[in-house]
Formats: sequence, structure tokens, C-alpha cells
Amino acid sequence: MLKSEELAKGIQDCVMKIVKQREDKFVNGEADSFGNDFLGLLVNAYHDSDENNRLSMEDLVDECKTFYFAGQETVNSLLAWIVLLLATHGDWQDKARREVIDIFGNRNPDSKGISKLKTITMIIYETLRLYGPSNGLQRRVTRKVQLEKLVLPANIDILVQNIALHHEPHQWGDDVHLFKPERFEEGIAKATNYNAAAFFTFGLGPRSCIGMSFAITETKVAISMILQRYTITLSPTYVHSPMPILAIRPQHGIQVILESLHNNA
Ligand code: HEM
Repeated sequence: MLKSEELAKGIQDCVMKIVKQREDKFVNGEADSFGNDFLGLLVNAYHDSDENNRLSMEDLVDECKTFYFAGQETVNSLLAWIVLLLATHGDWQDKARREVIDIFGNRNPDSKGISKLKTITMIIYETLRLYGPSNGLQRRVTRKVQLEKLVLPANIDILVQNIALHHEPHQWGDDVHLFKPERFEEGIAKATNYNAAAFFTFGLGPRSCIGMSFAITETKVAISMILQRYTITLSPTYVHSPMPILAIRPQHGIQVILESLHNNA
């Protein structure tokens, strides 16, 4: 067996083990359905009594792989870049921590408080602008298109590099490379001067990211919980090298020093 086949089989076994746990819970009477979360919907479709509608095992595994990779690497690298930018911008770190403590104190974040996190939202957008995890949007040109002087012939694949547009000085100003969350003080529409094509870190159109709200919510939760517990400073060993490795990621990782805010934490 080729190594790639071995790895694909390993991933399939791993997914099917999780599916089996769901099935067992239902069969043993511990649960009254396969569940109504995303995995539950997939397992339901996998057991559809109508053979024509039934999801194959291959499709079930593929769906899980898509969500795992699309959801894991992206949020992982976004969190890493936010930690770096807070470590290097102590004023924003303090401001964000004050907001978190004002809203949650030392309690775990809840949905009501999450919707009130204005500074954290601005920090997330500005980090997505500078280091948006998406490498660009792939599109197939199905028919010849003329965009002013540019002609795109039919049947070519193009990569729309949103990160280039997010660093466009005409749109964002001469300080385009600086971390300035205040750009988003009055929301994305105002920051982009109502130009939807200026900031589309989650894509555009009908195939834009289905996990956008989930990604922003989980990022708010994680950053709030870190700020409640630690101060963050950059380690002198850090070397700045953003690289497109599936997502835009820090090539050598991000080394920071965390100091506990509570003696017993
Ligand atoms: C910071 C985090 C994230 C970023 C920046 C991001 C960005 C993107 C982008 C740019 C696309 C392509 C959109 C297009 O082609 O127009 C996409 C698609 C997708 N994303 Fe995300 N994503 C993130 C998090 C997530 C999460 C957490 C999930 C799932 C839990 C997810 C699931 C997906 C899926 C399934 C697609 C394909 C949608 C389709 O083709 O219809 N993403 N994402």
C-alpha cells in the first residue's frame, strides 16, 4: 500500500470510529437520535432508508475531512496571529483585556457577552486583514469575460488573492501594513467605504465560507479566555515569516511568554 493510501485509510478509520460511537449511543438507547449537530445530520443521511438519497461512506468521510481541514487550520492560524499582534501591541492587549473583564469578569464567556465584544471584534477583523488565513479564492472561468482591458479566456482557473487586496494602499491608506484595529471601529462596511470587494477574508458570493460565524465566535471565546488568565509578551526567539502552508501560517511558530494573572491559575 502506498503511504498516501495508508494515510487516507487512517483518516477514514478515524472518522468512522467517531461515527460508530454515535451509532452505538442510539442503538444502546443512550440517545434518542443520531443527534441534530452537523455530524448527526451526516449520520442520518448515511442511514437514509431511501437508497437514492443515502450518503455513501466515502461522501460522509469527505464531508468530515472538508470541515475538519477548513475549520481547523484557518482558526488555528488566526488565533496564532492574534496572539502575536496582542503581544506586540500592548495597548490593544490591555484594552481587549479590560473589555473582557468588564463583560465576563472571570467567568467563562457566554453568548450574550460574546455579542458585546467590540474591541475584540475589531482586533479579529484587523488580524484577518493583515494575516487572513485564506490563500486566495480559486475560480474557474467558464466563459470569456472582459474586465476593462483585461480579457479572461474561457476554461482557465484563476486565483483571486484577497490578501493582496487587503494590503492595497489605495483602499486602506499608506499605513496599510500597520496593525490598526480602529479602522474597524464602525464596522466592515465603513472601513471599506462600502466596497465589498475590498475585504473578503471569508470569500464572496454563494460559495463563501459556511463556517464564518462559528469561526468568529470560537476565536472570541478562545481569546477572551486567554486574556482572562495571562499577559502575553513576545519571546526574543520569534522570527517573523508568514508562509502559505495550506493557510497563511507562521513558518517557525509563534513563541510568546505567558504570565499568569492569578497566582493559582
Ligand atoms: C478564520 C477562519 C476561516 C477563514 C478565514 C475561512 C475562509 C474561507 C474561504 C476564503 C472560503 C472559500 C470561499 C469562496 O471560495 O468564496 C471558505 C470556504 C469554506 N469554509 Fe471557511 N474559513 C474559516 C473557518 C471555517 C470554519 C471554522 C469552518 C467549519 C467549521 C469552515 C468551513 C468552510 C467550508 C465547508 C467551506 C467551503 C464552502 C463551499 O464551498 O460552499 N471555514 N472558508
